[in-house]
Amino acid sequence: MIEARQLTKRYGDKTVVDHLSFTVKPGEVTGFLGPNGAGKSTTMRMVVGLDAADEGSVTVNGRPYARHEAPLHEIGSLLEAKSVHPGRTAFNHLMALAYTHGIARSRVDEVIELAGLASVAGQRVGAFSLGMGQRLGIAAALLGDPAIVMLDEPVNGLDPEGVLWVRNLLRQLADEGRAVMLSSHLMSETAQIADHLVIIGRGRLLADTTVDDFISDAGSGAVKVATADAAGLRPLLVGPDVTITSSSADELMVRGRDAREIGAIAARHGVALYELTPQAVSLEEAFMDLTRDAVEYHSAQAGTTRKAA
Ligand SMILES: Nc1ncnc2c1ncn2[C@@H]1O[C@H](COP(=O)(O)OP(=O)(O)OP(=O)(O)O)[C@@H](O)[C@H]1O
Repeated sequence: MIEARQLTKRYGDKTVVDHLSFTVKPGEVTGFLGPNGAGKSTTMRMVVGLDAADEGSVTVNGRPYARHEAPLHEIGSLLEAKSVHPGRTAFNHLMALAYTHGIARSRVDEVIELAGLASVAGQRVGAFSLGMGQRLGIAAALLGDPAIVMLDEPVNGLDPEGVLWVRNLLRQLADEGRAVMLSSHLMSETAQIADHLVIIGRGRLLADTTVDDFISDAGSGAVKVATADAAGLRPLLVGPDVTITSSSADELMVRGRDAREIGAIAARHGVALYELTPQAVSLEEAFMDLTRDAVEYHSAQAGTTRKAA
């Protein structure tokens, strides 16, 4: 378990992590989301003691990281995939880490196999592609068979097969009862992997929710209805807090009634429906809505890609 309480980091007069509290629980994949510069990497660096907090605290299995005698067995992390000695082979890099914790060579072989690196284990890491570097970083994170796995942008640079591999691996690790935390700035990708979401912007907590709740809240609440008798159906659907718009003679967009209600009303009055479709807002749009005010680095088009709900 990772527990952050009022965690705060300042660089000069800029507060990059601002009284952030969240918990990463065993048996779950927690997606840690935020736009560029939101403070995700800084938070993760504080979890493993690479940056010191200015206020608040973060514990790993109940203690600050530095208080663990064999931290690789508590938490495995992938922070900077390229922070590896380029002259070392993948095997030697993992062996060097293994020596620090008395981990057996057989475990090194195991994680090399698990990460799909067997054919390149003897190659120098300096020649690795970004995707191979990510795989090596994940192998290193798993070396100590830790109860917590924390990965910063693990699918960055991976091909589709690699993305699927990470997705399945993280699911498996969580199903084994481990606490898994991964950061990303891609909502839709994270929603496919995670159970829980911690969303931040400008270092502050914006949402702490389940993926299921985030998805259902992202629904626009409108239902598209296609029928041959739009003019006849329209007055039947009217009610308090119901708004109905129409873009063509046989189509209605209804807000304030769900699809089931609309279907039942139409059936009661013998109106045939061709289509009854709840309208979803894309997850990426819902994420952009949530983080819009907290985005530090706007692109020229930011804010213009949102479809009318
Ligand atoms: N060592 C440092 N000195 C000064 N400012 C820093 C330092 N490290 C990070 N920052 C600033 O802190 C803020 C948060 O950075 P951080 O890398 O944690 O964000 P992030 O959410 O991981 O972003 P990204 O998705 O782009 O990786 C940024 O504004 C960054 O410029």
